[in-house]
Amino acid sequence: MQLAVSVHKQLGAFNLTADFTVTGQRIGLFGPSGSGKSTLMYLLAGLLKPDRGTLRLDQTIVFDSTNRINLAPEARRIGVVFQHNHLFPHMSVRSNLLYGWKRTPEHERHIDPEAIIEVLQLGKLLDRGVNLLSGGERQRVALARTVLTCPRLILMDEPLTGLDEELKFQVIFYLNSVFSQFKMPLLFISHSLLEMRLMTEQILIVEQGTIKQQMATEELAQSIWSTPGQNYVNLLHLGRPQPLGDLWSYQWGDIRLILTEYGPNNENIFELDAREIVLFKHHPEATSARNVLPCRVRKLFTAGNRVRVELQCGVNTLIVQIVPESKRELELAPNKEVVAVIKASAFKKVL
Ligand SMILES: Nc1ncnc2c1ncn2[C@@H]1O[C@H](COP(=O)(O)OP(=O)(O)OP(=O)(O)O)[C@@H](O)[C@H]1O
Repeated sequence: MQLAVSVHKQLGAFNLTADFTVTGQRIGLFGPSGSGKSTLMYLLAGLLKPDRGTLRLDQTIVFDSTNRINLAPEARRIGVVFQHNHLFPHMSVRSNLLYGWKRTPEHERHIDPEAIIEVLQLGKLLDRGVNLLSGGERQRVALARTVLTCPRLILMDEPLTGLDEELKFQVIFYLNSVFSQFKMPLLFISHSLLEMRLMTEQILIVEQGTIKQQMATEELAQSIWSTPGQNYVNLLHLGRPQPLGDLWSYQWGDIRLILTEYGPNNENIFELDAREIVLFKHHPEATSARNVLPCRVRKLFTAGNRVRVELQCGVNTLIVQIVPESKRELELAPNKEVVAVIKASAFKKVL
């Protein structure tokens, strides 16, 4: 998907001037409250009209003030999922799902309702009234309803806010299944860096009504580390585990990791706080920690009283955070071999 935006919009004292072109499947809009993220989304969806400029989605010009083009929201084929979705309260889940699908021109209907019902596990809910659904179920229905309109782009404005932590990750799991299975481009707004890392590949940073920067999501996660109070968290994608006594053994690239936690999926995502990894000069003779990984230092960064060490462990990258005294004692430098030691309980399952 390619989105080319060059628009201006004034709302009271607030001015939005967005000028960017982005190409990719999973894009995030990240920025402080009031910076203009939702405004930009409304302009794209056709729910708000720019004062001037152009908006292009792939080959389609959806807005061009000079040439008086302003496609109606339904003609843009851009789906929107909000934080609070307005499902039709008097209709069942099934009728809500099929509402948009029936109104989508037949030649555009490339998604089978049965397939999305299966991916989002909505089968058991189909005959239920939408008022009898939990928050997470409502979000899944709202997402399925939008996906069934077969849009060329889905906009999601903080769709997970208001859900408790467990539900939030459950919905992210479903979202990931939907977006990888149906290959639908996504523009995702959130205040949470973790949500961004789980949902997007690239990020547009919005500040005071302008797009300040465009970067890979992982690059943002790594750069934010130098901000006091922010710590880097490694996200490890691990496959289905094998039992190992009371523990679980996972393949991580060309390395095996031993964890206390079980991940039931074919792909599980675990968090590993960069501060929880201990570095040794040599392989320790004996240790209670279950993971002892030979690694090589790739890069070192110092910020105040913290040192971030980027390690190459087999084919994987691991970020470790230590204090400057440890860096000196270990005589850390690029290319130096080092041993990373991690307890089996240090990994926390996210998805
Ligand atoms: N109709 C309006 N009239 C005047 N000002 C408005 C209007 N709508 C939005 N604004 C202002 O525009 C600015 C940007 O709002 P917007 O909702 O786009 O920000 P946001 O980045 O999405 O914020 P949040 O993360 O809190 O949702 C805010 O200062 C807001 O108060």
